[in-house]
Amino acid sequence: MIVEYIRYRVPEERSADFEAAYRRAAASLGSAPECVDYELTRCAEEAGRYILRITWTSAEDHLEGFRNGPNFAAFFTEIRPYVSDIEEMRHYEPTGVHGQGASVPTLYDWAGGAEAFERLTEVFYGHVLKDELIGPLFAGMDPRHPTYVAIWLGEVFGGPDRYTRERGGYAHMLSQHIGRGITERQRRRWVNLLLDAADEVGLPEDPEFRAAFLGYIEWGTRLAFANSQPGATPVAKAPVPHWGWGVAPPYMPRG
Ligand code: HEM
Repeated sequence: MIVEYIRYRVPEERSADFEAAYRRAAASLGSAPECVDYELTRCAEEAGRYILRITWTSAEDHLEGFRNGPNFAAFFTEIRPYVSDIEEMRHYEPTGVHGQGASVPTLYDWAGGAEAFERLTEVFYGHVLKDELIGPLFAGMDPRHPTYVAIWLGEVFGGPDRYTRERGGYAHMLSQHIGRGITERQRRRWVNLLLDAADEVGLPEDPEFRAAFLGYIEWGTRLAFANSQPGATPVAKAPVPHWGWGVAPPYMPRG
């Protein structure tokens, strides 16, 4: 992935036309498979300054794929009158320094933090141990297993990285599932009992939280299922995954 920045300085009397042209040109970017995303921003301090950011799948995809492809002609027709207003047009590579601020709460905080996940896994494994289908899989489990899974879930949902620091991270979690031959019925029972426990301990019931929570649980259990099959060759090393709100961010009334 590569990020192209184009800095414009457009005389004030042409800036409304400039923005309108880019609104039309955006359709070509939206149809281009080489384009990941784009945004045109206007300087708040000095009228007429703009920065267009376009993330491309690669510089080559931009320069060869997009420029020689079917979307370029319509794009260029719109923006051609502003080419002479460009001050800088370059590709920038990601440095790895990126992240999010705290304006949106994590799923971990929204759920109620460490205690909420502790309560969840305590009640959940209480049910699991009594279950005829999956209880036997956990008959010999470490008594601290519910706590370990709670700190795993906490880290996944944006809480402290305790599973990584204290329990061996992804590699250890993976090693616990390998070779277990989990069946689809067992996987689904695990999901059902966890959702029952979520209701019982009063995890937030808002649609946004539950959609994100269940999204991870579906993903995670399907991976656990796949990784547990005979002959599976899962990725051996990876960070603990981080799960966010996805397409439905938390509902927060303003005011
Ligand atoms: C999102 C899905 C899942 C998550 C987050 C998860 C999490 C974990 C974690 C963190 C461990 C290691 C605990 C430790 O540090 O010792 C573990 C172990 C284990 N998991 Fe899962 N798991 C998932 C799905 C499943 C499913 C679907 C099954 C089977 C139906 C399963 C069966 C087991 C078993 C049997 C162990 C070993 C327990 C022991 O003997 O201590 N897991 N799981």
